[in-house]
Amino acid sequence: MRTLEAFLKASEDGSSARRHVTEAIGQFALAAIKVRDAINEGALGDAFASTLGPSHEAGDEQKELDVFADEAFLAAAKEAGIAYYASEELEHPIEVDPAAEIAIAIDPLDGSSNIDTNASIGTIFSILPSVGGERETFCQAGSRQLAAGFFIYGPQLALALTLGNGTHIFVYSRRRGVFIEAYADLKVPSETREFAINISNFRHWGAHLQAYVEDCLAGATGPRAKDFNMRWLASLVADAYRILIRGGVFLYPSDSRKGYADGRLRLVYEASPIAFLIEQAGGAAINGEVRVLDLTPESLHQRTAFIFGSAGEVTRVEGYFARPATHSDAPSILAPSLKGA
Ligand SMILES: O=P(O)(O)OC[C@H]1O[C@](O)(COP(=O)(O)O)[C@@H](O)[C@@H]1O
Ligand SMILES: [Mg+2]
Ligand SMILES: [Mg+2]
Repeated sequence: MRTLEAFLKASEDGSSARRHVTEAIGQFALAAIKVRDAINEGALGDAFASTLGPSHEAGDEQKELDVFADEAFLAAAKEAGIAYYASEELEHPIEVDPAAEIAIAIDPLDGSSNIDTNASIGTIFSILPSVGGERETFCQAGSRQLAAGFFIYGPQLALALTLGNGTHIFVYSRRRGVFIEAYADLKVPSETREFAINISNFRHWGAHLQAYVEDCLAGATGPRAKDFNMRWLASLVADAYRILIRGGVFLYPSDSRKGYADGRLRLVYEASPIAFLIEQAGGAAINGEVRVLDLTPESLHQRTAFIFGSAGEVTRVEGYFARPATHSDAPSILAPSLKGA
């Protein structure tokens, strides 16, 4: 079985941009081992789950582990020769070497609300070509990414990776001290009976999404004519990993809560890299109407509604968004008062 190192070596194409990309991924793998070691200490180690306050004006509450992971991946990125480093934890990108060919956008610690619950969390990264200034570089559509991936710190430390030629999963072997390819060119099944959504927000959603979820909940006797299972890990990397392995659909929609007009997830360093991985595995990723990889960001920390997973199911969700806003024909389970509204 191939090691990550052998995989990266085999994917060299003679260009210096690709060499910098593979160098960055190699360095990130070392940083991920450090972050995993810190996570493994849990409550025995430093107070990693303690809250520090918002990271910056556009930022969410920051935990100590967010900062630790950010510092570890910034140091790794600097080793690799990059132009800019943009992070969820920093208001503005850091300029490292503007003459370099690649730039990194990163969510150093995804799923922060799970740190002290001993559930899976991760690091999501996007590698873009540097095309001039910081703004031009990070405001490129996701389809311009050179590579994307995420590490998941779960029962296994694993890396889901694409260089634009399929999606591969590498699992870290403690015994051998290296990442080893566990799934080569994996494919997300196009059909599914599993959806992932934070259903506690049902009352805040638009009618299209309520109709979709109600139809799933109606099961075998409803319009979908099959029973569905539901999962919500509140950790994008963990939900994405499950979907890569066995299919499913993930939905973090826009809703009517204050600050959720464009959903919760960030386009540049959460949705775009996950969309790249999912598409490279034969799945689909949209914001409701448009392919996520076609969205051109207007700012680094911009949010987007995000729906991804099994291609057939994503197309079906898209159909609900495209039709006139009526509620499901199925007997209403969650919002009887909305029936016939
Ligand atoms: O708590 P909610 O609203 O269900 O949101 C969960 C989502 O928020 C996130 O935790 C956001 O990521 P961060 O932890 O990096 O802020 C995702 O991992 C997850 O899918
Ligand atoms: Mg995140
Ligand atoms: Mg984060």
